[in-house]
Amino acid sequence: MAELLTSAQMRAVEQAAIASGSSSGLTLMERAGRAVVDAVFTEWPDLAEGRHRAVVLCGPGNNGGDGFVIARRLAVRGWQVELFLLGDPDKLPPDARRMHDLWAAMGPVRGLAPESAGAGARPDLLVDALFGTGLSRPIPEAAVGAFRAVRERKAGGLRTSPCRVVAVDSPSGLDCDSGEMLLPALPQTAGRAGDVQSVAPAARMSPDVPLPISADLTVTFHKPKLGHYLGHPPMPSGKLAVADIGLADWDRPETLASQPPSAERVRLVGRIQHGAPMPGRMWPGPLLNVPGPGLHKYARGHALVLAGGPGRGGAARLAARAALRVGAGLVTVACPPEAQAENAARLDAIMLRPLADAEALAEMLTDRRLSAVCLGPGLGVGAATAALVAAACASAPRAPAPRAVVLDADALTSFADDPDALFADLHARCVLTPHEGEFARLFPDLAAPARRARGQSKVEACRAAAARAGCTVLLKGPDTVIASPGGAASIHAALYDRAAPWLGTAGAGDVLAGMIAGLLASPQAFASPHPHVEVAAWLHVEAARTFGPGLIAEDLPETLPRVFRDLGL
Ligand SMILES: NC(=O)C1=CN([C@@H]2O[C@H](COP(=O)(O)OP(=O)(O)OC[C@H]3O[C@@H](n4cnc5c(N)ncnc54)[C@H](OP(=O)(O)O)[C@@H]3O)[C@@H](O)[C@H]2O)[C@@H](O)CC1
Ligand SMILES: Nc1ncnc2c1ncn2[C@@H]1O[C@H](COP(=O)(O)OP(=O)(O)O)[C@@H](O)[C@H]1O
Ligand SMILES: [K+]
Repeated sequence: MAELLTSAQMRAVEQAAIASGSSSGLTLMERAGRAVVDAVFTEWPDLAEGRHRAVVLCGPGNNGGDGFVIARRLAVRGWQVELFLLGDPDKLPPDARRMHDLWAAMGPVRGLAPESAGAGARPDLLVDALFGTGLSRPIPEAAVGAFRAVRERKAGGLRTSPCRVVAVDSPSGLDCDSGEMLLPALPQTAGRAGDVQSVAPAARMSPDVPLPISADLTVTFHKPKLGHYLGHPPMPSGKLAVADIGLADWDRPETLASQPPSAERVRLVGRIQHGAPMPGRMWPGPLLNVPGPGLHKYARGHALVLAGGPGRGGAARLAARAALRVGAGLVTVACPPEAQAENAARLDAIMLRPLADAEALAEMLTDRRLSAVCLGPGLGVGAATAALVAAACASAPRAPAPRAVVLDADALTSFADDPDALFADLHARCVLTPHEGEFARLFPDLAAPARRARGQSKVEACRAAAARAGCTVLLKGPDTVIASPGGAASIHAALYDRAAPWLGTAGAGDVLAGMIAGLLASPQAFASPHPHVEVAAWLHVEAARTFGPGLIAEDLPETLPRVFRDLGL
């Protein structure tokens, strides 16, 4: 599984390599610049042939240093290169200063200002080397203005080719830890000139909020950073390429030993395919709930899904169908007696039982074979649901292994007035699956606006929530974050080549809750739900991508068999 790094972790790896004497900062910078040029030619082969025009925007740190390397390497190939520097060359850090001097022997270094950057014919390539992992605050207005001015240049002569934008490490303004764009408020966007605004991922969802800085291609070094995967489309990074600059030997657990525990690495959920496929053994094979030869249905577990009153059972039926399709050997829907006729008419392979109240649930859960419970979808908000949650969680210790409990939707919202009461019920085999709204009801101090104000990322917020709740938390979105007590954290990004916008459809979340319950129902499931929750998030998006446009929630469980076949199972 791939890993994502924070800016501080990346710096620690770089420092370890330099301290070892195996690489100098200058060598790394040269490799970084060369990697960007190579990636540009791979992405746009037409630029690899002939001579073209580039504008390189360099910032005051080492990201700017990479820009000088790129300018030099393009000029050596006969390109016509214009370079603009933000700030004073004498204040550049030593490696960047050295690269500045090498470039200065080949071409001019001009001061960065929108007026000068806007003059001239449209280049074939704009290199954004203004800010990378060292960004610490909203970028200067002049930087945004200059970037825009270059993009708005008119084509010279008969040229009609577009201006492609490559970002070095990150599009400037992107906070590599949180995924937010730290930009000044420009007259076009809002506020008084000089005010700052952070264009947060949620705000970026709106097509009305243009991205003043974005790239067609971003080339990052060694490993992607969290910020590349946190956010909503349109992603400012465009397409993401990761370049090897020879740091792998220095990326060891002890390199990060000096970092705070919260700096534990973040996993990027996804498949890495190499060599001949061994479907049963490769991820996600061992984490699935698949039938073994000669095993009966109980060996795959029995999931119980609680449903709401008459006319409100659809969400639970979706969850139940997903639990069954994902692998639970048996699934039972339990609903209020008055909703039994409705559910009976809609369920076949899924069993049905009446359930009057929390007391009846506690009694039902004395059946130790019920290995997972899913509740919340369509259940209704209020004290009755809160009591069901308490009964579901309290029953866990009596089962042979702690019973998995998946809490979604109304099971979460029922505790909006007293989240601590919920946390008191939870145990380590519980999973909470809130969307941002539900998350805000339980963890107001960690909700999107609060964490943005503090500069805290969705990963940090989800980690803090998991620690407080004492169980695994999956915080939904195109950038789904999963965190567990102890600091384990993962991002499942339905972004870039895994985009699945069709998942934004009613009931998709109910299906996800059911998938998690169906995987955790397996008596072979690990004690920690975390790895199974990762798999559920992946299967959910994989099913959406396999089905494609036109998807509705009902299609997700029905597409799972195809996903499993494609996995080679
Ligand atoms: N790590 C590695 O292994 C490798 C890293 N490499 C490259 O180095 C990059 C990181 O370099 P970096 O640390 O110098 O930071 P960078 O992004 O250039 O910006 C920091 C500079 O900007 C300033 N500054 C910050 N915010 C500001 C603002 N809003 N407005 C104005 N100024 C602001 C800040 O100064 P401050 O005022 O905060 O002291 C500082 O001067 C990385 O992204 C990659 O491209 C590769 O060469 C090789 C391998
Ligand atoms: N644009 C998107 N790209 C990828 N996944 C998305 C997108 N929009 C929503 N999702 C996913 O769809 C699901 C929606 O869940 P939720 O908000 O609970 O909806 P519902 O309550 O209707 O089931 C979540 O898993 C979320 O991550
Ligand atoms: K950059």
